[in-house]
Amino acid sequence: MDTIFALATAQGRAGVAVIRLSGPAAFVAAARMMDTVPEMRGLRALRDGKGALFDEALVLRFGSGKSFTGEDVIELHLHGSPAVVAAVLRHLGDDPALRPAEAGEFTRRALANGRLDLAQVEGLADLIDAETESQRKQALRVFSGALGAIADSWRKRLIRAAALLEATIDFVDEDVPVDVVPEVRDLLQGVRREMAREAAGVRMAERLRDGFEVAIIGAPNVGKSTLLNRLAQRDVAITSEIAGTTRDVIEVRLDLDGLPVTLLDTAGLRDTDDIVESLGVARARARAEQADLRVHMLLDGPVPAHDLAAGDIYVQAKADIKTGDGLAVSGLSGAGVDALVALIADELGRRVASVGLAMRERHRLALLRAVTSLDEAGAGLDAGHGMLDLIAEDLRTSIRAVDSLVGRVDVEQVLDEIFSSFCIGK
Ligand SMILES: Nc1nc2c(c(=O)[nH]1)N(C=O)[C@@H](CNc1ccc(C(=O)N[C@@H](CCC(=O)O)C(=O)O)cc1)CN2
Ligand SMILES: Nc1nc2c(ncn2[C@@H]2O[C@H](COP(=O)(O)OP(=O)(O)OP(=O)(O)O)[C@@H](O)[C@H]2O)c(=O)[nH]1
Ligand SMILES: [Mg+2]
Repeated sequence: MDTIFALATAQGRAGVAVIRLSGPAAFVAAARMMDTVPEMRGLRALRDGKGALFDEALVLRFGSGKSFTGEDVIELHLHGSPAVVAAVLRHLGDDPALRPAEAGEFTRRALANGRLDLAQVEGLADLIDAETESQRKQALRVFSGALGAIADSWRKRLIRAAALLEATIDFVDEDVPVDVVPEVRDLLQGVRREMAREAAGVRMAERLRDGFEVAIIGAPNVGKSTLLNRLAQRDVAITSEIAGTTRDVIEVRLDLDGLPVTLLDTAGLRDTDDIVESLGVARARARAEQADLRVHMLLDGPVPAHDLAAGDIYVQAKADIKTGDGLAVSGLSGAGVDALVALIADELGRRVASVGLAMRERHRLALLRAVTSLDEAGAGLDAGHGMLDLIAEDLRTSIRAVDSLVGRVDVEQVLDEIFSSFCIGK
């Protein structure tokens, strides 16, 4: 096994920077920089082969089986100077016993050594990417092993169902001691219901991970860009009294009450002979249609009731100079903006509530495979043809799909995809 090293903290100037080494040669490689194998924790002078000082570092040693990776690990907590980090990394790179880590390689070793299961690895990736509270909380649930726990429960119940059937098979042509079918049916239905609920939550879980899109749309000049700037609390979009100012879709990422939101400002919707503007209008319509929510800004005329199920919110624009019914908003004065934010956060929060523990398309596909096999097993039970061995085989197929959720089977093929999104040093 190679011994790998990488900067574990972000690039650039910082208070402290951590370089991590993991693998069988970690201790001796560290010892070469400080003359002795380091103790568990100590402040040490790090030197090159000629005795020139790199830095005074806090050095931590973790024995194998007692580290993040499950291997021997050394952490060098350096002064966070780009020059110090570069000098130490160059020195480590010159050590033939070491090589730089690939993206996600530390975590990959943690997985290989059973320190984490596959779902936890995905949760860890989401945790590192989390930018808002809702993302952090959700990622932490998965990282803590909650998906593995529910998969365990499904596996146990399906194994029990299969065992009941197998026991019956052994009694073929004899008196079956009890009719196991009702219990098997109960087990399958319960598991199926939970799996289907998890699978149904994946679409929303992906929105929670990647961010919700909220599009501001309406006629030219109603104040869309002014509202965007107010919500972003900075001057992102050009505003002017000329109708048709915004052409491209302008995106701003926001933390809206802990929810990740990409706000879209769009070209004012109208028929126009201006070719560039009409291209902008087409883009506006297309992006708004795809968005999770649309804030329709209306200047004159009736303001319809919100249709939250369809994702449509309607507001009276320029509420400082215009009156109308419905939610009155002014990007210029700020009136009604808090109420609009609350409405958006409320609706998105309601949607997030449907998110379970399955977070990815990979999970959804595994769950669908598992559910399909359960349905086949259920159909076999309904048919009552007594081909219990076929039904038991369906259950085993379902169990294999459950196992693939946490990486007990089919690991290799998903690993590269998962780890390619990790940063070096994780
Ligand atoms: N400095 C540092 N902080 C970090 C990490 C790290 O690798 N280094 N982590 C990286 O993601 C997270 C913590 N993950 C870790 C998980 C297990 C062990 C570990 O060595 N566990 C031993 C007990 C060690 C002890 O108590 O002294 C064990 O489980 O036996 C260390 C870090 C967050 N903070
Ligand atoms: N009184 C008042 N004026 C506003 C308000 N919002 C925007 N305006 C003014 O209305 C004009 C148009 O504002 P924009 O934000 O550029 O409008 P828009 O909807 O983005 O326009 P297009 O990009 O052309 O579609 C500017 O002169 C703004 O200062 C508002 O709430 N009240
Ligand atoms: Mg605009």
